[in-house]
Amino acid sequence: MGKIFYLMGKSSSGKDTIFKELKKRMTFLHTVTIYTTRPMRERERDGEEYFFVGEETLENFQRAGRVIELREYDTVHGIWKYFTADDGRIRLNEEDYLMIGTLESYEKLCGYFGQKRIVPIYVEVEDGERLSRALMRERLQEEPKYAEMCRRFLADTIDFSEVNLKRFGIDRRFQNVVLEECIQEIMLYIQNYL
Ligand SMILES: Nc1ncnc2c1ncn2[C@@H]1O[C@H](COP(=O)(O)OP(=O)(O)OP(=O)(O)O)[C@@H](O)[C@H]1O
Repeated sequence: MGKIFYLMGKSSSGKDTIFKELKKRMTFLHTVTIYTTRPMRERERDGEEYFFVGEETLENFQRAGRVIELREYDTVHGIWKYFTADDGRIRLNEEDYLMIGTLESYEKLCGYFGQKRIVPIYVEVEDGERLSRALMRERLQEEPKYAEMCRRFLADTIDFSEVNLKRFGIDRRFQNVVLEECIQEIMLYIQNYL
């Protein structure tokens, strides 16, 4: 029976960096491409970043009860939806997966596949250090969005509150102080499951 190793953490905790490294190093872990109804951008390729679909595809998945989790964003271009679908590509009986997401989507996955199949990997960084990494990252952007950075920092405090972490049974934490050490620790943890 396969597992889904589900990476989570507050903004700038290093999830994305760790996800990319784990993908490179643990090539037996499969990933899941999620769907979006937003239009494809230049240089994007269908099935790479996302599967780009229309509302009717989403509705078909919904009718079949195959939408695992769905988020909607009210943008200046209209409502864009992002969702994970049980489209036949997730073969948990045969394979193990690595995914990245929010606490909310983790809960949805547990509801759909059963909690035993989903292994949370919660990455943590001391708040001051995390804010400093966020600021450094933002400064490198062509158009830094500091207000949005602050909004996310504050929103995460609520989303990943101790109460919520406890509610979802997340007790194991991986401190991302020295990146390589953190990656090694997570790899060992995953290997022990397999
Ligand atoms: N151990 C580390 N030490 C120093 N910098 C780090 C470390 N881990 C990651 N970083 C840097 O911190 C920044 C945030 O990392 P990353 O983008 O992976 O975080 P994230 O959790 O995916 O953030 P978000 O959810 O906001 O996209 C990046 O600039 C990354 O290079």
